[in-house]
Amino acid sequence: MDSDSDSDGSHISATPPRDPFPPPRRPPPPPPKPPTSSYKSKIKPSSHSETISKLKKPSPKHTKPEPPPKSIPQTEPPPLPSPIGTLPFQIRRPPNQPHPVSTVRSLETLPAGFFSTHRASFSKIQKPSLSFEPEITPQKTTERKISISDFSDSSKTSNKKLPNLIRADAPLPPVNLQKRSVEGNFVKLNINGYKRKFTTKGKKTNSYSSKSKYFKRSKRRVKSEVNTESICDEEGLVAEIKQQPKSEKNIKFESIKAAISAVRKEASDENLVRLLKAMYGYDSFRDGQVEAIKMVLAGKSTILVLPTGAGKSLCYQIPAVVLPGITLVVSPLVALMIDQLKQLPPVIRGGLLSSSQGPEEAAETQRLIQEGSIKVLFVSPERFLNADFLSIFSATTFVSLVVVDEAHCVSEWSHNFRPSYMRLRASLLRAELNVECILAMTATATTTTLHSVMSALEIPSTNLIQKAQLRDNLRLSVSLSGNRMKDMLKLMKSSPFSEAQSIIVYCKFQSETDLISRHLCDNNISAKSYHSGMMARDRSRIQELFCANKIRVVVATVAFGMGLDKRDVGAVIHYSLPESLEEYVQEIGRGGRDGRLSYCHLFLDDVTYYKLRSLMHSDGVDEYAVNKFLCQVFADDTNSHGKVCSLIKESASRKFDMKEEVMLTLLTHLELGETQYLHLLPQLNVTCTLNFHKTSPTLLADKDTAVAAILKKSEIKQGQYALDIPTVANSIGVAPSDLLNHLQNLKVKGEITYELKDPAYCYKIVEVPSDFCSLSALLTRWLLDIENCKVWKLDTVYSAVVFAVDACEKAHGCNVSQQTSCLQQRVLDYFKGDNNPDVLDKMTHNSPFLRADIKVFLQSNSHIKFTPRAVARIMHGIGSPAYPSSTWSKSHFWGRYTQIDFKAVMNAAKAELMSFVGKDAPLFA
Ligand SMILES: Nc1ncnc2c1ncn2[C@@H]1O[C@H](COP(=O)(O)OP(=O)(O)OP(=O)(O)O)[C@@H](O)[C@H]1O
Repeated sequence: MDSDSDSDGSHISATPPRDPFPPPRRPPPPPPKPPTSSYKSKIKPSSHSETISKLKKPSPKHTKPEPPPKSIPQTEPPPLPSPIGTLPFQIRRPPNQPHPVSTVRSLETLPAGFFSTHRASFSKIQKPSLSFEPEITPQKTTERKISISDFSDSSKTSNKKLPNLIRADAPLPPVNLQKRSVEGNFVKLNINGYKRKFTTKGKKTNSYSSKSKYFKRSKRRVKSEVNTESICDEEGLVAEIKQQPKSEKNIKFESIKAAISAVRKEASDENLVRLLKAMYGYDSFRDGQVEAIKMVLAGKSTILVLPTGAGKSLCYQIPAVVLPGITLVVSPLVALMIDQLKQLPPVIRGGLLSSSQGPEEAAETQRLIQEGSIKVLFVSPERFLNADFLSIFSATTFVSLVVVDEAHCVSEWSHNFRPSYMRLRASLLRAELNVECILAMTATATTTTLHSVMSALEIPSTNLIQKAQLRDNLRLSVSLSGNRMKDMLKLMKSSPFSEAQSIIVYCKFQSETDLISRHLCDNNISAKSYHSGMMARDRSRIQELFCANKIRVVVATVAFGMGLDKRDVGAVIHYSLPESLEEYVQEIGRGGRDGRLSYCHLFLDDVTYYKLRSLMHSDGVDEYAVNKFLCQVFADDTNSHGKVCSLIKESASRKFDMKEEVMLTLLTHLELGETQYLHLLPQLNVTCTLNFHKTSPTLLADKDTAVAAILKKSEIKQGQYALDIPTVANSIGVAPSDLLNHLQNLKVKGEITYELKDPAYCYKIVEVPSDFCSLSALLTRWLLDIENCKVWKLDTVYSAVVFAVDACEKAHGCNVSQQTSCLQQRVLDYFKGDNNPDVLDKMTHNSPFLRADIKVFLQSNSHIKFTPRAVARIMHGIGSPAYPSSTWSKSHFWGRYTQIDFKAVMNAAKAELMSFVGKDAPLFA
């Protein structure tokens, strides 16, 4: 999985919201409720030997479908989160470092609303528009000159070399040891050398010779990296200490080994500090680290909640060298895995397996695992679908520890839920890997999220190690802005931002990143954009240039930064409002990782809030659609147990008007919920077009069962055989992946050529639901809870920011540079789950024009069928698979009602559709 979760702004309407009425109060937070699902035992796909024999014995099956009844959706808010106590995270001010004081010099002037002491009310910035035409012109705002001297003094201190503020009693380690070798461990060569390394087919690659080849290459590339040698031991540890005499290297390796055996004998504080010093050169542990390491070494599953940059990685790296087996680290993004692999200390050999690798790369890594050369293995959660992967582990190649990095992704109540993370259940990990100890790590989890992660991973509440989720060296500030581009330029040209060595600017939409970076370049600030729409190669190039201080500013979407450990990021600017406080904390957490002050400024504007508010509804589904989806998943068939089926992503997504990610969420729930209805298989391209070359098809079919089945089950289109892989696989009782392997063999023999298309979710049916209606009601309610939770998270971050620009000044007399403590308190309260203040609801719930506009819209599109949700999405300017923005953004009504609550628009649309088509007529396609 190489997915990034930034969104492309192209589908968002430029139409400004209209008709903002004074914001009413909203009922307390939503309500996220912990999931009730539990993981059930799995069916393992057939082994390879079984497959070979099955390919010779066809056993076709055919059954008829039966459509289930339909029902009406119901909604109910999830319950409130319950609090868990947290320990404060101490960041000490170094001696001689002055407190930031408010006035030293006045440098720049800024427009009104920017650090203003007379802040305009939010709604005043946005003029209500009653026009039916989209307004694309930028909003106007009055400019007022004000001083931003508040920041200037502290900036002076920020450029000085300071001790590590994360823990003042832990001084910065010696530079040569602390600076991680980018090319440091063996597996790095897998990343950089994959292509060349695996071209020699069939030749068994020796890890050490590969390594020397790699170093030859890297020597050419990086001149400074000379004299690189390595020492390896029988346990898979490797010492590569660059630019040091051999004797020193031996001494270091020996001292690490001695420290490891001391910890194995007794995991005392003293022995652990000795190992820390030997491996990393650090003198002491930071808050929370030693507790976590001790818990893991004692075999206790643990959840570790430390702020960004607090040093969570070390908490699995040290156990990894002490424990006998492999440490498996599950990460949500390939880019993150690569970064983490690069950051492993030279003594640890790492490896990586992800769905974005080719089969040869994966096979080579698997071989290295089996020969015991890999100590820490990074995997994507999708790996757990792969029977080949699970079969690597045995009595000799065993897993000692599973680390779930970014563990909040396990919970649907987090800001970054990944359906594939649902697979990470303690019961599954135990069943498949025979592993007892799990370490879950996150920097951004609310109490509700923590509860659901702990329940999925079966971590007792006594094993929670939690420190406050914000570092004190981040200076937080926010301002309203009517012209963010102009205000940001002014900000960057004034102290302390003008002095920051490296800056990250976060935007919401890909299109914005290019626009802003160009604007900065035009103004002599070296900047590059970064988003998930770019080629992976370009992205890593930009990250490298940024880390090497060759680019000063990276203008990025959320895709940049997770795991980024550049120590001297002096400022993080939010050009757009983040979607949640978790996202905000994660992004500002890229700043000040060297412990120095880092300045984090957020620009608040109306338009972004409304766009994001609309986007929060882009994953929503209706019960009737879920019902239709279930009918297709179970092939309308009551007698299909054991049948392998597929769902072509693109066509199904359009048919049910559901995003692919939402379909995967539903399928995963059907596998891991209270009843196991299906077993997910790896995703495949399922439509195959095939040509025979050497032997005639009928002659080949006499010898080959698979070919016989292909002839039976395929259609001939333009001289080619067109077939559905799962259909043919079912007819001969093999797994689709085994049939594909067989086709590949025939291709190698020159018998056939074929092409595959249509990426699909594949699954084996375990049990057909007896009551489709109640199951679709349950699933819809669950998805609706998730949708509500997202809306609540956005409203919460919005409320916190509005509080900082407005209320905190009035209540506490804060000026801009003093916003830090107020904002920090809001964030900490949010994570702790207590004192959550009322969340502002800025949305309007009605408009005198809404029904009339919907009526005109329906009349002018009377040839097309709509659902209330589809109409509401168009009125909110959100594209969906069945109503894409490429078509619908041309509509006069696209994004006209972003200020009216989505549900209110849906209700109005429902009422209009009822009167438009008549009560008895069907509303939906
Ligand atoms: N005890 C320590 N003393 C000094 N530096 C440390 C210590 N532990 C970790 N570090 C350093 O802190 C930096 C951040 O560590 P790491 O990347 O593990 O943070 P993290 O908690 O995983 O952050 P994020 O959640 O943002 O990825 C690294 O450069 C690491 O070497």
